[in-house]
Amino acid sequence: ASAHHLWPEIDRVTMEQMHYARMSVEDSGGVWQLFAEEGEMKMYRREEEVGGMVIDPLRACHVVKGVTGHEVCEYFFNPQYRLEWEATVETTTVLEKIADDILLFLQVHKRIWPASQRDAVFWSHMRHVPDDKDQDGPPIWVVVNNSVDIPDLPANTGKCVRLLLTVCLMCQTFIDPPKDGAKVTRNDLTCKITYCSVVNPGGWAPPAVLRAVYKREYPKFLKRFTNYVIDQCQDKPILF
Ligand SMILES: CCCCCc1ccc(-c2ccc(S(=O)(=O)CCO)cc2)cc1[C@H]1C[C@H]1c1ccccn1
Repeated sequence: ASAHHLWPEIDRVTMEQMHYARMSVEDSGGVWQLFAEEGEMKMYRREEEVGGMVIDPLRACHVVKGVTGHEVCEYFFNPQYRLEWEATVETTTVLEKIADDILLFLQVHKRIWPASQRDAVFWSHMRHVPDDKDQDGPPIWVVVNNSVDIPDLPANTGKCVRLLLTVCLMCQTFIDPPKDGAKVTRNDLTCKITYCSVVNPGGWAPPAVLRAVYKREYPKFLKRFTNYVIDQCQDKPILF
């Protein structure tokens, strides 16, 4: 992957997003506005506009029992599962396999009335790093999706408005050691998920419409995805 012309950007943005996601876990106060809460899932946003367009950064924290961060990131990254949990995606295409853990996607999203349909071109990178808070514990797994301009697919030529996104799904895994050295089972697993996203909708959309869509779609999206992973993993061996 290091030979690919996008590698320097992919490496830099991935580390930046991981740092941002980890910092945001701490700063639960201040600027973030809690806008949705369902059980263990808490969703925050900041109201920001660029050029009159809503690009509210979003941060979600969720705690899921019975899966590892590796499993959550695998089901998020791997295109073969995408349409099973992504309800707002019409088509997803891998344009290039940059490496085993780096894919270039073209994604066409379902039209959300009254706005025009969106598409997105982004690289997706899955990576794990040691958890510096628990060196000999499970590593932190992360998937970063980041929009990229590719000449072969110029924006806004077809029916879709090209949206820009930067997304980071970061997962920390906690294992409650079972009594007297018994085998670790899924009941001993807890996965702490931090999902950060900034979506620039591309063309103009009424701020009130966008914020209503975000408020409705993001909680649904994260709940559906995490329930899908729990369901897929429950009768499979644990992937640490
Ligand atoms: C007028 C609406 C314009 C923007 C609509 C839109 C498009 C894509 C996305 C989006 C794009 C990527 C990701 S992901 O996490 O990288 C996974 C890969 O699919 C996630 C969400 C978001 C939204 C915003 C609605 C909001 C919304 C939120 C969760 C689901 C659907 N829609």
